[in-house]
Amino acid sequence: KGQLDPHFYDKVCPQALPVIKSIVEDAIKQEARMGASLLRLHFHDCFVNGCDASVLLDDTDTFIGEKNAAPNMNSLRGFEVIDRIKSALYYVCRGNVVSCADIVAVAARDSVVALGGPSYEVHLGRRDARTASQAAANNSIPAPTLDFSGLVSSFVSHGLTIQDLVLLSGAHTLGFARCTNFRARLYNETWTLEDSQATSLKYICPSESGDGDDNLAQLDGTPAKFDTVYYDWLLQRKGLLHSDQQLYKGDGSGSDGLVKYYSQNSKAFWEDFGVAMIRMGALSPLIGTDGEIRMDCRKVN
Ligand code: HEM
Ligand SMILES: [Ca+2]
Repeated sequence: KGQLDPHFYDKVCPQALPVIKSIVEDAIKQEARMGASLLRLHFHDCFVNGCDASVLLDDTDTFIGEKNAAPNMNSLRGFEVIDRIKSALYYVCRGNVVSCADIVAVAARDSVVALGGPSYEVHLGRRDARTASQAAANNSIPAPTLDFSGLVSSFVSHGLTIQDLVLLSGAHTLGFARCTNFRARLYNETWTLEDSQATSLKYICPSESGDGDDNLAQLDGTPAKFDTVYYDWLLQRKGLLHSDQQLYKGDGSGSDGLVKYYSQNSKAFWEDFGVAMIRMGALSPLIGTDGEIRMDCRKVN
């Protein structure tokens, strides 16, 4: 059984990484949020049967894929950017060399860097799944309604730790969430939500279900900048999702200490976030001769 390797494409396609980087930078220049969306795409891939680009597969006659699973439908973004990278690499590498799963992993890292976050070496050599399962996506991606213990169970079931949970949730320093994902927190657990944050969120997200369901709110104060404001917000009880605020309850329990630590120590967050991303990126990858290198990231060969 082989292993992922940061230098996997050094010989077979030395231009692969710079090309991915430049297309990601372009996309983020068009729309900063795309960086957030690409980062999330990698998470939703890795948590469902490992980082195998299963998330990119369209539904077919033989399987229903992940795109319309509850956590993904009307929510996941960035598929066109991945397609653009795939075509560019076919040309640049003179053939079908770079897997869709590796493209997603590198695009996530390049997004973090483009928005001011830390760089880290992406380990490569993942291969692409030949199938996908909507049920697996529904079962494997943690819901924003989970309590601390549910979040921990989800991460532990993937071989990750409480520290990984706190670090990787730090990705919510980027991007947005829809009203439908924070309405219950906003109206039913007001005592855990800071007053001015609650007031402004109520303009964005009406109490009636169906009303403004897709309206967007920022996950932290600086959604286009990778920083520690997400953790600051948790300390101020401004966490947008129920699952966010569960990481800091203010009574010293759970991961309160870690949230405080990273909010005050951006250098540690920078270093540890990269390590956690490499750990998430190594979740049961297909390697060697398993799976395939997909020609079209949306379809099995
Ligand atoms: C800990 C459990 C997690 C839960 C419950 C969770 C849940 C969510 C939800 C509900 C949204 C908003 C989706 C929408 O409203 O359409 C969201 C957005 C986002 N999530 Fe997570 N998430 C978690 C962990 C992560 C991790 C580990 C990452 C990446 C490493 C991540 C990256 C993001 C990003 C960047 C966005 C914003 C996407 C955009 O603006 O397009 N999340 N998350
Ligand atoms: Ca997957």
